[in-house]
Amino acid sequence: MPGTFKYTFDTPVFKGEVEVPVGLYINGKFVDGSSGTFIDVINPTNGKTTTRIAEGTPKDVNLAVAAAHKAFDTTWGLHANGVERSRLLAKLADLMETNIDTLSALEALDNGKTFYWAKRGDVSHSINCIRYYAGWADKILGQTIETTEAKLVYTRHEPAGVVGQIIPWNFPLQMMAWKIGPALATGCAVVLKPSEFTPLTALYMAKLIDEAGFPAGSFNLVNGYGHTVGQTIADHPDIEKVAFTGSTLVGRKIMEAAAKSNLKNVTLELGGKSPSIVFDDADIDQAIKWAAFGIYYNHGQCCCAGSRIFVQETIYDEFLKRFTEHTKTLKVGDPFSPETFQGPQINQQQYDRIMGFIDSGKEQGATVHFGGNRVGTEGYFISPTIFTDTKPDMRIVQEEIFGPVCVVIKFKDEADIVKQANDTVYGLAAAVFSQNIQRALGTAHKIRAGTVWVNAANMLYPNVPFGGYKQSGIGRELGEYALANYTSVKSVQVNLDIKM
Ligand SMILES: NC(=O)c1ccc[n+]([C@@H]2O[C@H](COP(=O)([O-])OP(=O)(O)OC[C@H]3O[C@@H](n4cnc5c(N)ncnc54)[C@H](O)[C@@H]3O)[C@@H](O)[C@H]2O)c1
Repeated sequence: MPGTFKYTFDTPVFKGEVEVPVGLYINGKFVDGSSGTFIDVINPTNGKTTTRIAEGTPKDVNLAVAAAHKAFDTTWGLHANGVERSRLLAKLADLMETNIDTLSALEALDNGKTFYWAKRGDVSHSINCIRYYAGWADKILGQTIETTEAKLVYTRHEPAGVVGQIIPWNFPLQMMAWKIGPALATGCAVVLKPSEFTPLTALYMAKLIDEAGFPAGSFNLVNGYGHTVGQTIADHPDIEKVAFTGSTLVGRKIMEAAAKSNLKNVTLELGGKSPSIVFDDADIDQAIKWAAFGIYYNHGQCCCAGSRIFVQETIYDEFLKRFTEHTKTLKVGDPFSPETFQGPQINQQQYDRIMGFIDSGKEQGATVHFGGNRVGTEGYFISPTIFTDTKPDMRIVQEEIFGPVCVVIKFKDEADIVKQANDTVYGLAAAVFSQNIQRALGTAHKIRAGTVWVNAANMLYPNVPFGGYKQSGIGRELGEYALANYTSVKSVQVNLDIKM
């Protein structure tokens, strides 16, 4: 029997003991990994090992896929009706709500995000997401279609089958909820791989899924590294669909593996380089706060981070001055301190990557207007950072940094900003700030991105679709749109009186 990880939180915002299983969850049981090897889970505030979890291998993926198929063919899939799936998901949402502080504390410990935002953002949103898809489970409807001949034709939206789901470390619980919510609502059986950097909330969720009473094999979790467990999922001949959130680089590998194996269906949620656009008629106080939230929320580790801030030239100097003053007030530090806005970056690799981008900005001639330095002496803390004097082809303007680093750039008018904003291979999100509705919406419609916020940033809702244009991804998650990722449409044609 695999062990558990026990941790006592004694923080200003949460006190209590938490116990998390550290094995794999296959066929309704927590089990050891077949290799007997482990992965260290590192605390990003100090670089020390928090605990270690069982490392899954391709063999464990095969076991999980077999268990998922068995469930799909006997107790889940077409064998569990929508009312039952809805009841189980609603129960899971209730269990998550009962454990909201525990999940928030684990998320903060594992990822370094603040307890405050973990609870208000990640965990609350995840509960709402699971509850939202509980509502859909008994409303998966087909159509009846009239034809030219006397037939009864109808469609059935059947569960896609066994699905593989691979998720990143920046929003560990939310990404899990976005994936398993629609998959379990439609009756798919799941094999999920959390990020090797942040497995703790997914493991705790496996415990809650077990407690909710989902049939054995309907949900399976295999911890592990991307190039082993992740790649085996993408390559697997018996997985019907793979849903991936992560970097564009790995997204390409997933698609290639899907094409080379069994042509499995693919959904990709990838990177971004989203613009925040501030027109001269914006409510400037609000635009400053939202644009800062757009880039610095979750330490800049958001796929939709507003990392390119474009300001109309007539208000550029005033905006920059006040945006910088606001940036200085954002406290970087302990995720469990109530005053903290920004915790550490996830790991040494990301820390080095971000500092590398800051160096490249300097080398290519941009000005570090604020920040650009490490905060403290241990862990992976980086100051919120503002670059000015950039050129369109600089790496810090074109590439996803995935840290608290923005570029503030001037624009002239509507035509200029549409051109500059769309000058990117990505197209995940954008924010437009203006009090002139024609100007705001006119611009919003011309931006090539899956989400455009008007006078806001980084707001997501379970019933609103999310996903990318261009190299930011394929398909949509959340909302009714996500159901299409997990259903196969079958048309049934009944001959009423056509004679051969
Ligand atoms: N569009 C979105 O909705 C969204 C949301 C969150 C994060 N992201 C993106 O995710 C990235 C950051 O996350 P990350 O560093 O964890 O990304 P990553 O691509 O390195 O890893 C994501 C997941 O894929 C796995 N993986 C790695 N190599 C693999 C392979 N060869 N085959 C299969 N799986 C593999 C990892 O283990 C992890 O679980 C950023 O680029 C960010 O923009 C996108």
